[in-house]
Amino acid sequence: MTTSIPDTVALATQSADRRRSLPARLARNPLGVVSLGYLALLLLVAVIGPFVIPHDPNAVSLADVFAPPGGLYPLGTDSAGRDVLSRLVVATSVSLAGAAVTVVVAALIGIPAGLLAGYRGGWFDSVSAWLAGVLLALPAIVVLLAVRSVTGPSMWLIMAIFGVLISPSFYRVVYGSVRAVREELYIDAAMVSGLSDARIIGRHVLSAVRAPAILLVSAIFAVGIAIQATIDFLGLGDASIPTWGAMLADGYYNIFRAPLLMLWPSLAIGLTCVAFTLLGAALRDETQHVGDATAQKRSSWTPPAPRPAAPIRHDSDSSDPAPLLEASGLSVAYPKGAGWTTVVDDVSLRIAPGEVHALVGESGSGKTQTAWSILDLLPENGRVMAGTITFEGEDLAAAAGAVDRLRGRRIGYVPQEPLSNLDPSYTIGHQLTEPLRVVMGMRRKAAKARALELLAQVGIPDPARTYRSYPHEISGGMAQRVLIAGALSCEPPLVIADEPTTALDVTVQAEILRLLRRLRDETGVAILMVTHNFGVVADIADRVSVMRHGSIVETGSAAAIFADPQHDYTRSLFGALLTAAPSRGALAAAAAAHDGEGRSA
Ligand SMILES: Nc1ncnc2c1ncn2[C@@H]1O[C@H](COP(=O)(O)OP(=O)(O)OP(=O)(O)O)[C@@H](O)[C@H]1O
Repeated sequence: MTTSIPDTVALATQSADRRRSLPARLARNPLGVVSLGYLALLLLVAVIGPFVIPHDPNAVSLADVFAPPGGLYPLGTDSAGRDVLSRLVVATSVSLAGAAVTVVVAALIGIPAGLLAGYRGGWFDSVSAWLAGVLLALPAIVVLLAVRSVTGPSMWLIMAIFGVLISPSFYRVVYGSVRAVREELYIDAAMVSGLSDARIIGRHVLSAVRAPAILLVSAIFAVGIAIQATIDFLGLGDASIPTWGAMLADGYYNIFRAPLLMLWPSLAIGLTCVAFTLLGAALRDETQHVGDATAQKRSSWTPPAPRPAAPIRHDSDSSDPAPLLEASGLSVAYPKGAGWTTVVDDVSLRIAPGEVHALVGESGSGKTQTAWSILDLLPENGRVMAGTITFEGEDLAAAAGAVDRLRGRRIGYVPQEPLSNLDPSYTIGHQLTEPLRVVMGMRRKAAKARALELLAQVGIPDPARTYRSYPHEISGGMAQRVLIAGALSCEPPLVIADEPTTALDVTVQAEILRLLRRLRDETGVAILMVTHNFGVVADIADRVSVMRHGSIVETGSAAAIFADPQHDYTRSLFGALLTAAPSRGALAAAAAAHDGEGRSA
């Protein structure tokens, strides 16, 4: 369902923006103009300067020691009578070239390694991640001092080794970008279509890596200049080459006799580092600019046309007592091109206290998006475009942060994949007690007692042992029980369970459904159950809403919908249930058999 309003003016402006090259966009950015202007001037000085300088930068003249600025020496002379201007110009070339060596070495190592590790994974990923960690852990300046003592004062070698030490920065940035883009379906599609790895990397992956890599180049240039200046300032550089760091040291030692000697190299180092940093900021702004412009120029959302027919209702719920949760006319959309794709369209739901309401539909019908919009957990680019959500009479849209306040306190959430929703580094006990202590303000001992009580309540046979266990030590079914315990820990009136049995085998599914039913009966919690399985609906739901293509097509009590499904789609889901899914009887039988085994074990 795509909502896309042609707005030729907006689209024309947007594509013009996109067509403009990065340098052209930088030329329109004030930070970009200032920093690029300065750096262009510096480059000019570095390239042409050494050929037009008035003096030999290393020519010592004892007669002219500490000569003031003016005459033959526009910026004066240093402690050995050498011309400061000539040295400053040559030092500019040396400093830029030294930093360039660092950037090139770091990029040559870090970018291919990040590309390969991110794209292929496997042993290369493990080894390179380990190496990157080791390099980052080494204190760069100490290593460089050690290298200097072994190899002598070779500025180029030291800057190259610094490039190796800083290459993990490129590696990590590129690796992260590649991993993100590697998950995209279009990469899978390119692979399936038979494109070679080199072609996929060249065509799809490099474009994602370009912007962060360019940003890093300017940052590493600045760091390279600072490191080089530090080494020369400490007197560890090559004394035969004029550098900003060596000039700074000379000025520092003679600060009382000729204070101006410090000024020129300080200005050069400071301004150059600032210019590279500002250029990085401008590049960041401009590489994001296209996205921002797209967002600004995107046409406003309008409901998709034609809108689906109103859902078939089996009973009127307007006469029900005050609902616990009421969503009305909810629509969710994602940006797509210049418009929006609507994934939830005009959905209305009412959930009474203590009711199990199943939201059922095939994959991609919008169930999870509906649940996430209620929980305010939509991904960053997803937006609730229309509708209201009221919980316990409070309009959640009206009060900023209302859902944040309710989530985990008044609304519990049971996610789809139990094991991947538990942190492998912490025990189950820690993960259960932390929210009790932080959110509910319980003391450590009380939180532990409550966690053990919850584990017993969700049917875990040895709560104390599970409490001490790490997630890898428990089964998927146990993990799901733990997550249900977590969702119930604050005694919420509503739990939203997103396919809580999908990742589990049939026997465990039946146990979890029985557990949810029992908990509902014992605690009176209402459950919004997101599922694609009508077997689950038959097993647990009081009311059902059938979703298709983002809309609810049929809604009513489970009994009425099972007795008399009206919509063709509902009937087809029943058909699938009868041919594919295990029946409630089968689930119950499997559970009973499992219980029997458990008892006899
Ligand atoms: N981040 C996103 N950007 C754009 N579209 C999205 C995004 N996330 C989900 N969608 C789209 O929203 C639609 C509904 O997805 P949703 O996850 O709600 O389906 P579902 O009914 O819960 O199915 P499943 O059980 O497979 O998760 C799908 O067409 C999906 O492609």
